[in-house]
Amino acid sequence: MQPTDLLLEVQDITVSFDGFKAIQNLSLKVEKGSLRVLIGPNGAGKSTLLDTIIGKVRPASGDVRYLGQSITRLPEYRVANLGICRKFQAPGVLDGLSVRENLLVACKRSKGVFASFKRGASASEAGRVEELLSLTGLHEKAEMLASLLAHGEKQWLEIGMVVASDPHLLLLDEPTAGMTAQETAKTAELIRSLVGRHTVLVIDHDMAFVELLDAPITVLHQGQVFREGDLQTLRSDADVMEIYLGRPREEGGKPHAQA
Ligand SMILES: Nc1ncnc2c1ncn2[C@@H]1O[C@H](COP(=O)(O)OP(=O)(O)OP(=O)(O)O)[C@@H](O)[C@H]1O
Repeated sequence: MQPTDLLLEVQDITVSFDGFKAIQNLSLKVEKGSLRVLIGPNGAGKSTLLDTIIGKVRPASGDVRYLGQSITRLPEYRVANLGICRKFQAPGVLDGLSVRENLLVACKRSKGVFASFKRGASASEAGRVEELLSLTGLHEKAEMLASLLAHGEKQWLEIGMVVASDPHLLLLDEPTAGMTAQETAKTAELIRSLVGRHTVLVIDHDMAFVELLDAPITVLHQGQVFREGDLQTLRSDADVMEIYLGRPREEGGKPHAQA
């Protein structure tokens, strides 16, 4: 990877909570316009890593660099202003507004406080809302109240709202939690369509979803990078099977089951 291709570089960070090291000497490089998946057992440090990237948690040591600049000591709002955006598990849509209105609010918010006070949509905002409706596959539900959307649709709307701010780096924490298999497949498609224009880092436990994302995977364990590779390679790695699925190896080192 050329240094100019690098968007995010986590350099040797350690994060402690009252002496407990949730992350230990962790390093990670993420290329511009790429998709990366983070997996690992409960408590591996995945959420803490995202918290550290967005400036919510300060590492005891190490550095988080974005486009070559250290962002480790920046407050959360300054990190967000650089185009690093995190979507949490719970959807944050405004239930009393339609899908279209939610997307419009998100477009206005991204332009700052003054744009938010202007009623109605400018031509460019209306165009952007149309693009986001297409991206999220919610065109047919554009006038529906967000409260009436199915769980998966709400998640897509929220992804659309996050994308409205045109983030460079999008951090998604378990975007398919609670989704049906069909919704999960559509979410994978949506996320894949973001790659290139955006860089996306996804945490998820659902291996069917991870498979559909078809992207390089970083496995975290006990606050450290345990392995990096594609799903096929990781599935045939007995140590990954053991830590990730909590399954002991069979005699001869073969895992009991595939993820
Ligand atoms: N604010 C905190 N105070 C104390 N310990 C914390 C705090 N946040 C996280 N931890 C601990 O740090 C470790 C890593 O937690 P983290 O939530 O990052 O793991 P995770 O990989 O995201 O797990 P999960 O998949 O269950 O969400 C865990 O042992 C957790 O209990």
